[in-house]
Amino acid sequence: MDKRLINFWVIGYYVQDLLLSLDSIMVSRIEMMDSQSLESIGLPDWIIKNLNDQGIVELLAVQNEIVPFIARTEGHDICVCAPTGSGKTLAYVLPIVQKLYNRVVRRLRVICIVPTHDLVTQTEATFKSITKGTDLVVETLGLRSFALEQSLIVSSHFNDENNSVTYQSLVDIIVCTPGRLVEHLNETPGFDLQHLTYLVIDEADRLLRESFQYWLEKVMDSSSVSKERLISIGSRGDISISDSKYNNTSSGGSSNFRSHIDHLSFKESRVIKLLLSATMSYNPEKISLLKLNAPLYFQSNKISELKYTIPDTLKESYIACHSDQKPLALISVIGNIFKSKQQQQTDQNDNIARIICFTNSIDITQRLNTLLGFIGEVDGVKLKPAQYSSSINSIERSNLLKLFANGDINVLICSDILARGMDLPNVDAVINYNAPPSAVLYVHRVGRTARAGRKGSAYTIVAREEKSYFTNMIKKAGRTQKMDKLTWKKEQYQKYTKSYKNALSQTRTIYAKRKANQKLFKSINNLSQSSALTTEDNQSIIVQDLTEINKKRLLINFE
Ligand SMILES: Nc1ncnc2c1ncn2[C@@H]1O[C@H](COP(=O)(O)OP(=O)(O)OP(=O)(O)O)[C@@H](O)[C@H]1O
Repeated sequence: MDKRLINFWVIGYYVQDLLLSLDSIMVSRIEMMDSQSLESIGLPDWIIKNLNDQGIVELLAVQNEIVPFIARTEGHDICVCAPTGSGKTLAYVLPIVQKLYNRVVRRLRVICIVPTHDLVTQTEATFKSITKGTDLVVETLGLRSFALEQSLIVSSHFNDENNSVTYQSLVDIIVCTPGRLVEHLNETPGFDLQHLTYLVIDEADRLLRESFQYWLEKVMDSSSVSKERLISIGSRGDISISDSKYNNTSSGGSSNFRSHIDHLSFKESRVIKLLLSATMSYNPEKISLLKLNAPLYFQSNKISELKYTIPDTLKESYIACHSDQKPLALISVIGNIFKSKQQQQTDQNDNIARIICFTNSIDITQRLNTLLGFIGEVDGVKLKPAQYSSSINSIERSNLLKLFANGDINVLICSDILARGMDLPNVDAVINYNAPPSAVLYVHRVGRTARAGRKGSAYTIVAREEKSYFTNMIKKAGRTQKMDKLTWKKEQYQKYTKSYKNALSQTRTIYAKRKANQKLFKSINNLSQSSALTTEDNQSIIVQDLTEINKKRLLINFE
C-alpha cells in the first residue's frame, strides 16, 4: 500500500475517534424551562388534535428540547437522560410520527425496542394515540403467535413471469422486545431493516446491559444501509461533514492543504439511534460501542447536583424496623397514605388512594397479597390488594392495570416487572416493602409516582440489618439530603396489631394447606409413575390408594 494511502487511513481512524470522543461529550442540558405551547414548536394541527384528545395542551421540558431537535435535524444520534415520568415517550413519538406522516411508500422505518412485553403494549398505545387519523401502521412483536405476526408485518407476491417473490412491508413502525425482533430477522422471509430510519432504545441502560452484543449487532447488521459521509479537515483542523461527494465549498482550510489530504470517508449506517432512560450510564466508552454518529447527550439540568434524575415533586422517606415488624409497618404506611388522600380536597370523585408496593420476589408478592387480603380494611378504608408479577399472564396483567386505574384495586403488590417505564395513572405512593437491590432500581421503582409534574410519595421499609446498605445506596444515588427518616413509634402501630395477627394466622393456615396439597400431589405423581411398572393385581391396590388420597384431598378446600 503506497505511503500516501497509509497516511490517509491513519488520519481516518484518528478523525473518527476524535469525532466520537468529541461528540460523545457534546452535552446539552434539558433546561426545565416553562412548558411551551404545542403550536410554538411547530407541531402540525392533526398532531395537536391527537394530543388535545388525550388532555395534553402543552409540552413538558424534555419534550420542548427533544421534539424540535429531532424534527429539524438529521444525522445526530441522541441520548436522553431525564427523570422518570418526564414524558420521554412522547419526546420521540411526536417527531418520528411527524416525519413519517409524508411518507409515500409504506416501509418499516421505525423500530422501538423496550425491555418488557407490558411496555410494548404501553408504547404501542402511545404511538397509536398520535398516528390516529393517518395511514401509518404501528405493530407490536412478542404479544401474539409468531406465525400471526409474520402475516401482519410482511406480504409476499409471487411474480410468475420471472418466477420470483417480492415482499412488501405492511407496517411503518414496530414496537418490540429484542428477542422477538431477532427471531423475525432470522426467520421471516422479506422482513428486513434496510429502510430503517429510526432505532429507538427505551430504558437503554437496562437493554444495553442485557445480552448487549447479541441483539444490537444483529439489528445494526440488518440495517446497515451504508452511505458514504465525507469528512474534510481544514488547515486549522476544523472539521466539516457532508453527505455529497467531496466539494470544494466545505468549510475549513485553504485549498493547498486540501491538495495533501483530500478527504476522509467512512461508511456508516444512517439509522438514527435514540437512547433514553432515567438512569442512563453517561459512559462514552460504553455508549460509543453503539457506534453512535455525532451523538448528542441531552440530560436533565438537575443531574449535575444528583447522580440520578428523580422528579422534584417526589417526597421520599424510609422506616427502619425489625424484619418481623415489616408487615405491621406496611399496614401503618398504607393507613397514612389513605388518611392523607382523604384529607386532600382535590378531586372528590376520585379520593381513592392508589398504592404500588414493590417486593424483591414473586413469593413475597404472593404472601403479602394473601396477608393484605385478610386484613380487610385500614383506618376505615377497604383494602383491595392484588398481585402483579410474571407469574400472571400478560392478559390478566393488563386487566389488573385497568382495575387499578379505575380504583377497583387500591394496592398493587408487584415484583420489578412493573419497575421500569410502566405508566400507571394517578399513583399516589410507591412503597418498597423490600429495599431495592440497586440505586438504579430504586429510581425506577419510585418513578412510578410523581409523574408528569404530579405530586407523589415514596416509602422504603428497611429491616435493621439492611439499613446501612440502604443508606449507602441512597448516598451513592445522591438522594440522602432528599430522604426523610420516619421513626418507628410502637403506639402508632398498636391499633393494627389485632387485625394483623388475625390475618397472619389465616395466611399461615392457607400456606400450611398448600404445603400439604403439594405433598399429596407429589405422592400421587410418584404413585402414578410407579403404577406403570407393576403387574395387574397390584394396580387394583394402587387405584384403591389413589381413591383414598383423592378423598383426603377433597377434605382440604383450595383457596
Ligand atoms: N406534555 C404532557 N403533558 C401532560 N402529560 C404528559 C405530557 N407528556 C407525557 N405526559 C404523561 O406523563 C406520563 C409519563 O410519560 P412517560 O411514560 O413518557 O414518562 P417517561 O419519562 O418515559 O417515564 P419512565 O422513565 O418511567 O419511562 C404519562 O402518563 C404521559 O401520558
